[in-house]
Amino acid sequence: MKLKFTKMHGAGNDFVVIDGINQDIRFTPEQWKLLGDRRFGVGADQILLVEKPTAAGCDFRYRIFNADGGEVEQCGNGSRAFVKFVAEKGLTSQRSITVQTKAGIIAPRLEDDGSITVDMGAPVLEPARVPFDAENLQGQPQGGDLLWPLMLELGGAREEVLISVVSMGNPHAVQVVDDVDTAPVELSGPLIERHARFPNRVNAGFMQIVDRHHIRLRVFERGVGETLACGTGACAAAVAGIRRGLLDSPVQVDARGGQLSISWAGPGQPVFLTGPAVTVFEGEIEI
Ligand SMILES: N[C@H](CCC[C@H](N)C(=O)O)C(=O)O
Repeated sequence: MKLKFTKMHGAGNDFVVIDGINQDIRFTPEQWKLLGDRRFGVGADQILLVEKPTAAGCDFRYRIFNADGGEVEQCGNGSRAFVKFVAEKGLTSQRSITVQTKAGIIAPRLEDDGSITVDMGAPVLEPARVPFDAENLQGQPQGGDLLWPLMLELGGAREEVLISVVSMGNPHAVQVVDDVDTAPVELSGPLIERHARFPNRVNAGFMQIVDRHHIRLRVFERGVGETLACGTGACAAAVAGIRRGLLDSPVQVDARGGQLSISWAGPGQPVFLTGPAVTVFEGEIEI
């Protein structure tokens, strides 16, 4: 089929966005992977599919596919691109929409200054629901959070890292580092992503505390690798830092591709993600 798509990004986390309402989209994982391929396809971190909702009370359904072709539960930067896309395509006249995702309902809102704020829902903090297998591990209390020791095999040597585990609908393992520029993201990111204690794999966050309202963050994303920004990763890092008593809401998150802002009033409360969304170009591809 000749597929129409829009290339977008949110703080450098890039997407192929597809109108699945006016196009009949039934792709295999291999086709999703091809769309994300930076040499043989269009190239993106994730592919976002816009559909009619199947849940009552929602305006749209939002499906997310990583560059490896796997469908996932949530994408924070993608939710901002989503609301900009449906507005630009005339699929809605609303500036605030409710969107059905695999992880539940989110509510992105187009602000007057062009930025977008998304109610990402409440974080899930129980390890078993992240999911993280904490069996036979002794969590180390740090403020209101538990830090879990994760053993990594780094080039024959065994190294223990201390992580917080948070789900924003998708799983995150967040650690504090002294300097994100020298953090071993390329080396330990893949080891954490596929660690046996994460049955669904995990996004690995590396957070540098600048001050109580400001962090720098790099994320090795599940199914992609390091991205220039990760919206749910920024949510998870801010939640972990606030729970540990290291941060106070709101938190400015400096990612390599741009700035995000997170606010969270505490357990059981929704996390709000604010940031940019940019339309880069429109395209067509035979797939
Ligand atoms: N790689 C993530 C999905 C995209 C998350 C990220 N791009 C965001 O903005 O939240 C996962 O497998 O859970």
